[in-house]
Amino acid sequence: MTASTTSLTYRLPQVRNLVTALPGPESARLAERRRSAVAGGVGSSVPVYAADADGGVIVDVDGNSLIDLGSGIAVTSVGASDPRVAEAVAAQAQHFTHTCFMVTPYEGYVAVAERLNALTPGYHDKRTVLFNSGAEAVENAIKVARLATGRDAVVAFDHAYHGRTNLTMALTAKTMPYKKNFGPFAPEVYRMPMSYPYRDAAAGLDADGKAAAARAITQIEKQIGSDAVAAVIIEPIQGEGGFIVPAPGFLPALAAWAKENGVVFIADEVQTGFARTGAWFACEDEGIVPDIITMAKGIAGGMPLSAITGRADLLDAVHAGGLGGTYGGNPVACAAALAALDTMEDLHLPARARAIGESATTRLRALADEIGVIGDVRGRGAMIAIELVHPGTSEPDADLTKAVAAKALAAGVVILTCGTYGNVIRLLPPLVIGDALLDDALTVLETALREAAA
Ligand SMILES: Cc1ncc(COP(=O)(O)O)c(CNCCCC(=O)O)c1O
Repeated sequence: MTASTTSLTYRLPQVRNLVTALPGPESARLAERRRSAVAGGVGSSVPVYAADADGGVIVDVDGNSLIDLGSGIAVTSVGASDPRVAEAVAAQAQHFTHTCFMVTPYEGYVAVAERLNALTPGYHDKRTVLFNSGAEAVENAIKVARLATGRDAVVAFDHAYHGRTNLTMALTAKTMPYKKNFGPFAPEVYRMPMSYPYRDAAAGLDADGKAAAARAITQIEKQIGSDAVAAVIIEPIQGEGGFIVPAPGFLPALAAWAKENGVVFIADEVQTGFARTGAWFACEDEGIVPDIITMAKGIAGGMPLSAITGRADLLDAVHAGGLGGTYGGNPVACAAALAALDTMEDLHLPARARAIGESATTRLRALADEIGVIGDVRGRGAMIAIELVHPGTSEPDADLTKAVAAKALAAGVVILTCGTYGNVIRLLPPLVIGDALLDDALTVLETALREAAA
């Protein structure tokens, strides 16, 4: 454990404590109201309604205190009510909540851009643009790449996830639930084979990173032509697709090829960014310096903010007014981001993420030796995955995965799943979670895995 969490204080008791069955009566009443108010297409993986949250816990409307291993999908790394963030939000809102940076600009936006230019990989001249969602950041990164190169084609990868807008759906691999019946999708998007070491090995493919990159590059050159490619976009660790960590060498080989061929290398760090993987950005692990990096989720302590930061020559190639949007870089979200970044720095959260990861993977790998349903334990920092399979095979077991998450929830631990095959348990705890609470949550997870596998 890093010293930082021993000095952490919390507003809510950091305990797992169930006082009703889940969902409790108040959540049930809210679910009833929701049915006649909210479109059925919006899903929720947990049937309880939040009333409060702090550190590593979510308290629901019936008073149940649950351990949060999801961070609202990798967002609340500093917790869902970090006092510094809450104070910054309140202070900003008392002055102005919005003027539109494209109309009357304000310092907060510039200050966030300066922080991101300094924090992101590479010491080159950079520029930043702020938006609201990860998909919006991805859309604009592609816009910049196409304008700056004069090329149309964009390369994405198997198992990729980049968002739910039309272009980002085209970039996203999995059809259900993200794409089915929402087409037609944007043209000039091409999908290439990913480095997925666990499944590559199971399929008898060379799981070596350089070999996997060579497979993808050959396919790009034969099917598209390198001179037609505006950008390659990739998540350094794929998130929704299953927390897929490409084999060492894969990303550097792709980045080198992109550089040699005038292709913009876009690292989509919406889920991996801001200390989540044990470094400020996942690209750092293999020394990748992306031409453009997309960011969101952990950036602002839960407030909606996203960003693209990239080479100044690329971003400044865009004509005045070519980038923007009404709410992009909202001042309250910018104030939250500056506070959240201060908290991440002061609490040394990249180091904390590494400590969380070491603790979790050690325990889960030991369990994998004990029960035959764990095909792979992988990830980096506090972005950990358990891929569940039928014993003695690499056949995905999505039903078992659902059962484990349900058992964990029934015991008071919120766990998310993911994966192209729906067979990945993913751990994304708040980076401010204390060791005792994390230990309790892992014990619940281990019990759920043993019971479900029995
Ligand atoms: C790498 C990567 N790029 C882009 C995005 C999109 O970010 P938005 O803020 O959800 O638009 C994500 C969002 N991932 C969670 C999506 C959850 C869901 O919608 O079911 C991501 O992980």
